[in-house]
Amino acid sequence: HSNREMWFQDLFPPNTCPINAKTKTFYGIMFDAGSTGTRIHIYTFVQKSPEILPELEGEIFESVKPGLSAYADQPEKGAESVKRLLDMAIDAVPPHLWKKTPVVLKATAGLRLLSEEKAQALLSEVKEVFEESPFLVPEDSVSIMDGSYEGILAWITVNFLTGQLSGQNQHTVGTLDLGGASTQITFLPRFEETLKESPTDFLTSFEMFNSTYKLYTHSYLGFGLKAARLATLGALNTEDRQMFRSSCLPKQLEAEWHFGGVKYRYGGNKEGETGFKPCYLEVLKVVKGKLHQPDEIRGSSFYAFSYYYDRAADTNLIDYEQGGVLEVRDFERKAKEVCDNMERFSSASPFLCMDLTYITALLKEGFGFRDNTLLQLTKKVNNIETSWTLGATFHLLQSLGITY
Ligand SMILES: O=c1ccn([C@@H]2O[C@H](COP(=O)(O)OP(=O)(O)O)[C@@H](O)[C@H]2O)c(=O)[nH]1
Ligand SMILES: [Ca+2]
Repeated sequence: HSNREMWFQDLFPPNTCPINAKTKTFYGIMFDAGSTGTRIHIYTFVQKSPEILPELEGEIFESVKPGLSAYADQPEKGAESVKRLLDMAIDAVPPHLWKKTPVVLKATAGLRLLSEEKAQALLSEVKEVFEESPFLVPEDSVSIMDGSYEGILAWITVNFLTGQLSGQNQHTVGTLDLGGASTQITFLPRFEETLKESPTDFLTSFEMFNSTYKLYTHSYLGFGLKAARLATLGALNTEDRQMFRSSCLPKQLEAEWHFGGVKYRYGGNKEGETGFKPCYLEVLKVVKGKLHQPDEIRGSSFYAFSYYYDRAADTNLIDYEQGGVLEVRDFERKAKEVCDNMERFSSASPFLCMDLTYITALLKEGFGFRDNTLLQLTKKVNNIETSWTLGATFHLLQSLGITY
């Protein structure tokens, strides 16, 4: 429907268009360069009159794998993957609006983990692709995003989409994002204690829609699901390229895995133990005592997405399309079921047991959630992806003076 207004404009001269003569449509393009994939979000906004805030009308979303960091040694190829996605925007945005439509790419943990030099090479190749496009390229349009923004912007997205940032009764919800290489937790503290007891760099003030929010947020680099696999295997931060074995993997398994441009060999405990118990002990070493545990979250409910959603959907804990509400203990129950019956789940990913066990340990021992803490698993609200990219687009439009 991006062409709807155009269609009228062709039939009627600008000021005589019968429906919403002053309706203005505009676009914002935000790239999410994640550790496991690159995604484009093309947002459409409609301003019905100059006095009121524009409305978010829709989103076009597409993604490619692998992520930019997999092209650490071939930055031009990485930029090509971005270009293919950007070509979609050429089709989606009407030509007369190209010059007014900003395009921005923000990279997350995958690029944070690369050397400065390799990351910069990728970013500058992408910048070139943007410069060659017909879109508006703001200053600083291609960058690595600060981890605290990643959490804040996702929190803005979820609370905007659920209607918590407008009107009087704002009951904001906390958000949990589990990426490939990092994980974020963000919420609006209600207790003075939380403000007092949190490390200062976990608290950030953020202005949006004429309100200031003082949020608790932190991004744990290396605690994303795939980074946690490597940590569990003992393969993180080592030059060693031996075979890494784990009780969380099927006994007979021996395989290879590429992550962040590095090849790893891994396998099961051929002779030793496998199953939930030994696996949980292995995974515990990765999370125990490594994360800050704010008291006030223990009983409150959170929105959870990304790999929390994917693994819950993979194991039928939730419906893949609808999402659903779970308790923390549901992940533990499913982890036991999968880890103690690995043969039965062998057609799924060999990492399913390890992933579910890690999610369980991260929630319970990492963040300190209770067994009965409620998690609202959500991929989309009103057909818009629950991703930090929408919050980032609001922020972008605000800074460009386009709106908000
Ligand atoms: O628009 C998006 C972007 C990512 N993801 C999920 O995020 C996880 C991957 O994380 P990512 O590659 O972004 O890693 P990060 O850089 O955040 O660590 C996977 O579960 C994806 O399904 C998603 O559901 N929607
Ligand atoms: Ca992400």
